[in-house]
Amino acid sequence: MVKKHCTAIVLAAGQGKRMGTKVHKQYLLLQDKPVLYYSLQTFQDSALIDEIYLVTGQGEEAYCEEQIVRPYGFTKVTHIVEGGAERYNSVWNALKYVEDGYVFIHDGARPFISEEIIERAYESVQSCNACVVGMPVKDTIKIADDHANVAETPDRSKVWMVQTPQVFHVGLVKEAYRCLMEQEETNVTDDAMVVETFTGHSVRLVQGSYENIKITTPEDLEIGEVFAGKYGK
Ligand SMILES: Nc1ccn([C@@H]2O[C@H](COP(=O)(O)OP(=O)(O)OP(=O)(O)O)[C@@H](O)[C@H]2O)c(=O)n1
Ligand SMILES: C[C@](O)(CO)[C@H](O)COP(=O)(O)O
Repeated sequence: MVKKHCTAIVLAAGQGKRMGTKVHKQYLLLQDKPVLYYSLQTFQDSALIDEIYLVTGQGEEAYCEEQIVRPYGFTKVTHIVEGGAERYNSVWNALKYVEDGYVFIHDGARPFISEEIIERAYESVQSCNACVVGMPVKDTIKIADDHANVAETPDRSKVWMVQTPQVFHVGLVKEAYRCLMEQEETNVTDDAMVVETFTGHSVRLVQGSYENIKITTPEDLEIGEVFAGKYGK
């Protein structure tokens, strides 16, 4: 099968409110390298990825170019795009420029993706056009009512924690995002939800890894410091 063009959109325009540090969490250091460095390096090294769109906070484009993209030699970063108020705004600000092939939408706050994850997602998207990386939950899950009483205990074997990259045929995900951008309000929290909601297209789950954590709250930095020794170069 002929290889299709693959674009990675790496999102780094968040405020890191739950982390609460002055420096946005994507620029904090793990083993002396910025959180954002790790996923960019993996996409840079992957033979499947042709180009990278990096989405940064307003006014952070030059910082990213000068402190991250150039010094680490991320030659696949072809566009640095300004993000928006919410994650989905940031996605759209880059996605609208992507023309064809497959797009890997990834949180820059998830440093520990691997080539194997990229390969599994690429393998899957070729047959289903929409897939998300995730892992089965390890804990028992409870659905709560409005008073923090247990309303339901779902069958754990069917519950996954969803990660990124979330990988789509460009035409499909752009159609979904165009519909989303016409809405006045939305509660979407990931790209799969946009595709599910606005196209009805099914989304396949692909095995990620338990190391593919999102750096969200301060204790994640301690875990990240340990994993960082195994990733990056
Ligand atoms: N407007 C936004 C919001 C988030 N993101 C990115 O999307 C990913 C989602 O992770 P999350 O933990 O939600 O990041 P933040 O929005 O920065 O965190 P918080 O919700 O705690 O403020 C991150 O890589 C973040 O930089 C983005 O590009 N643009
Ligand atoms: C896309 C995501 O990382 C999948 O787990 C997650 O939904 C992002 O959500 P957040 O609210 O921005 O943390």
